[in-house]
Amino acid sequence: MTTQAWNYPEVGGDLVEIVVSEEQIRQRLSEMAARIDEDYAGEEVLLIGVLKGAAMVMSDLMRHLRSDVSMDWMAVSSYGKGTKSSGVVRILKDLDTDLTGRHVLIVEDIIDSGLTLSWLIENLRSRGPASLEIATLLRKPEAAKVEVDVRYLGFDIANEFVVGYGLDYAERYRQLPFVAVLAPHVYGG
Ligand SMILES: O=P(O)(O)OC[C@H]1O[C@H](OP(=O)(O)OP(=O)(O)O)[C@H](O)[C@@H]1O
Ligand code: HPA
Ligand SMILES: [Mg+2]
Repeated sequence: MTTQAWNYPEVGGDLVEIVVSEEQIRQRLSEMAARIDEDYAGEEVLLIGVLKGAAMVMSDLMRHLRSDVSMDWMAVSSYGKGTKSSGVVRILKDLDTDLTGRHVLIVEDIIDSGLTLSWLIENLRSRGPASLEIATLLRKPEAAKVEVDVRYLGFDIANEFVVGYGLDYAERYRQLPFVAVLAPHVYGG
């Protein structure tokens, strides 16, 4: 068995620095949840998580919510094993739920180029929801190739490849409880 070189909290090795801490994430998600509860008061909300990255955001955000929510998942992939979006979004798993007349809130970990979400918004809009909004923990404004209208935003971050709290590089690092910049030597950058 190999030893992991990224033994946190002493960030080093594969990780350059922590950009959003565990405590910052907790605090911000509870603020976002309070706003969601306010905005959807008296309504049923369908949360749609985008696998796999949004798994942690979904589970931590939804346990703060007091609204009447249900949950479904879609798996799409555009990054594969790299650090750049391929620009081609593929559905790997579709929803189990009919969106007609539903109040839908997409839950994402990150908006980077915006290509995944702009594609997803078009796709879901065509299914006839009563409303369609986005909640994302992270956004990289400098990386935007298309503008995406975000209703609930956690943090704007710099244009660096990050991992942790659901975000991966080649499927690794998702379990970190914080978001950190990945050292370029890991991906040959
Ligand atoms: O704004 P964009 O440039 O499109 O990037 C954002 C998307 O990329 C990542 O997913 P990925 O394709 O890596 O799949 P994963 O969630 O399974 O890691 C991330 O979770 C977002 O869904
Ligand atoms: O910075 C990132 N890290 C991991 N996955 C991602 N998908 C889009 N941007 C990123
Ligand atoms: Mg990924």
